Amino acid sequence: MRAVSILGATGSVGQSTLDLIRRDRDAYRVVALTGGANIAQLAADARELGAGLAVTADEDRLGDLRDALAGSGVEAAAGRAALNEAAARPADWVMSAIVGAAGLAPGLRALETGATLALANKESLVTAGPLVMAAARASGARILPVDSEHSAIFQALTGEDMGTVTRVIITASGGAFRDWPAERLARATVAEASMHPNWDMGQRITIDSASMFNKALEMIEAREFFGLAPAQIEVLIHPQSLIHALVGFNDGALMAHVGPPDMRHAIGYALNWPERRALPVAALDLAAEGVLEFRAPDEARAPALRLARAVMEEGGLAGAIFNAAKERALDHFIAGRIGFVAMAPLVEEVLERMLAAPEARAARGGDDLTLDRVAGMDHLARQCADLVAREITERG
Ligand SMILES: NC(=O)C1=CN([C@@H]2O[C@H](COP(=O)(O)OP(=O)(O)OC[C@H]3O[C@@H](n4cnc5c(N)ncnc54)[C@H](OP(=O)(O)O)[C@@H]3O)[C@@H](O)[C@H]2O)C=CC1
Ligand SMILES: CC(=O)[C@@H](O)[C@H](O)COP(=O)(O)O
Ligand SMILES: [Mn+2]
Repeated sequence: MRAVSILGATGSVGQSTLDLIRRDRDAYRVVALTGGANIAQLAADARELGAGLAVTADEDRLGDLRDALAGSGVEAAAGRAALNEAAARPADWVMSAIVGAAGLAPGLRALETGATLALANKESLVTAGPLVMAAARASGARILPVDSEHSAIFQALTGEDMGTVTRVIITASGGAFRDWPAERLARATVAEASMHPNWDMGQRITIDSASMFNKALEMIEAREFFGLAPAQIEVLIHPQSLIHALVGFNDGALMAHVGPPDMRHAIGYALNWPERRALPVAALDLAAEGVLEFRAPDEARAPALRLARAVMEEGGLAGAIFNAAKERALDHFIAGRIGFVAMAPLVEEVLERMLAAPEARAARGGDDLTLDRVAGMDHLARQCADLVAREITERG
């Protein structure tokens, strides 16, 4: 029986992970489940699966969680330290599916124990890639990518020599506004940005898909996970989201990973690795699909891609600044304080201001990244982003 923990269990990836675990219930012992505001879901899943521990990130909700778990035998806890403690409980396999930079510290704790980390939380590699990879090396833990494109690259690379890889192509659906004229984007609403054409995901990543910030994060994630040079990473618009990534080799071959837009494939691959087992995903009917389309991204409409390249060239703490500014820009958009097209200029302005700071420049190489330095820079970048958002609002 494998001992598993799911960080971010109440979210989209977390629920898909639990769906797979339920289908093979006797094969798993659930060590810990974590969530945030959704106490009813967290408690129901923890009861049903007999979890040892359930943790909410929100300390104010501990009473509700305790009430919901009364008599179940499931331990209840709350807050950041409790999340880290849950992640550090001995387990064979830990799903990292908290959204945002909040997922970094718990993921590192899990890696320190030597557990296999199934990594959906792309922000961990964007904010602190060298630190995360070093933590895995130090304990001998394995990281398995769960982001669909990175799972696709990982699968295409199986048995291949990295020295023969010339390029990696990450596909992008183009998001909710793929077919909108550029001039309409300034009036895009939160509700419109929250509709993904192909994937059913949490609201934040869905809006990031519309702004192409999701793809920007994924470029950095690919660089950190696979050790690629920035120039080897390409983005290709593919509206059907059936090819998730392609890997190019020195003999001209391109290996494409094709599959339905269902995260249970990538999650299940990481759960069963190194084996392949049957998964409850639909078989693709390519004849019925008929046509797979591809086109180059319009970089004028997607400044996030240019910013990602600048962040990769900069290295060090630039990823932490970029991610923090993006997270706050998204908060401000969702709250209606800034428009959709103001997010990228806000992030660019924060990068410019913060990269001029000596603390950011000092960590350029990435070798001396620590969790404290990343957290400190994240905090400053969020403050800077709030200031820039106020300036944007005042300008009107
Ligand atoms: N959804 C998808 O298909 C994919 C997602 N990813 C990545 O996986 C991660 C999760 O995405 P997704 O499942 O869509 O996100 P969701 O918003 O659906 O779920 C996020 C999870 O994190 C919890 N959470 C939110 N804020 C905090 C916090 N500050 N501290 C601790 N826990 C918190 C939520 O709790 P609660 O809901 O109870 O408040 C929930 O359990 C992201 O990094 C995303 O980029 C990558 C590829 C595909
Ligand atoms: C499922 C997954 O991995 C998402 O990151 C997805 O790729 C988002 O779609 P976009 O291609 O629209 O960003
Ligand atoms: Mn993805």
